[in-house]
Amino acid sequence: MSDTTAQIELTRVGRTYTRGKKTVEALTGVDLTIEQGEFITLFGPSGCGKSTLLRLIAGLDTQTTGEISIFGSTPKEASSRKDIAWIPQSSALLPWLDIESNASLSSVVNTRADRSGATTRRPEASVGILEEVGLGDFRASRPDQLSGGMRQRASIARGFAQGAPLMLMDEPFSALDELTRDTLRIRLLELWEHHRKTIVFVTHSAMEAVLLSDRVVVMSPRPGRIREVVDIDLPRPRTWELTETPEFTAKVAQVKQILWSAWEGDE
Ligand SMILES: Nc1ncnc2c1ncn2[C@@H]1O[C@H](COP(=O)(O)OP(=O)(O)OP(=O)(O)O)[C@@H](O)[C@H]1O
Repeated sequence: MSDTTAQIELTRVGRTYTRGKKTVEALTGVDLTIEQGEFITLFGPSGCGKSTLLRLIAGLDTQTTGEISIFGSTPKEASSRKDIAWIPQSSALLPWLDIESNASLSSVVNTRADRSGATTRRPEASVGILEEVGLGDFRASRPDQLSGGMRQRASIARGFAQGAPLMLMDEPFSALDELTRDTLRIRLLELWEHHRKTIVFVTHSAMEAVLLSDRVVVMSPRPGRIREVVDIDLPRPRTWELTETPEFTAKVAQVKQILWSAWEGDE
């Protein structure tokens, strides 16, 4: 039965890739509902279908079986309405534009879409969001004048500035050093607390999944599927101090344990 309060609803979703005579069942039987304003993480080992699932939700690929509803529409319709912001692994900023122009790019794109008659989202003030991510003094800098962490902060600011209610993040911190990663995790939490977007986030890190999420979707490979969805009932707002508590350590251990038991079951 359909959940009328859910923003995103996946029902028996599967994706099989075929190349010549070879088929890969990248995902099978995925049932998942995601509520408005939720922070949900897809966690699992390489090849379990995390990116495939995120691309299906984004409308960048199409499932071979099952249904996906995003605000009552197909992912492609939601995407063309600018309801979805995509934050990639590397910052993907335009090198010839300064940081402020990069962050406000979506308003330019949305204005063009308006002229073609499409209904679009109202972008948020990019200057304020750049301040929030600590880049207020670097608005006039070009991407090559910033560090990797600063570029990724600008990329996240651009995602929030789009005004899309759903943000999809595919391992956005994986190319950064550990110290920068830790700082950005907390920055992202602060932004999310303030703007309350629905976020679907992909990670290989159990610690990152537990720190950020309301729920962690633990996945396993061959074929890619959901093993278990774990509620992270730790208090918010979350700060770095939380990671030093026994409750946090226990949640990380619980999430890892589900992953290991899934692997043992596969062998
Ligand atoms: N375009 C494609 N053609 C064929 N097979 C694919 C394609 N994309 C993904 N796959 C296969 O589907 C499975 C799931 O891949 P996917 O990239 O979704 O996993 P992942 O969990 O995101 O992995 P990683 O953490 O390494 O990024 C893998 O076996 C992969 O080889």
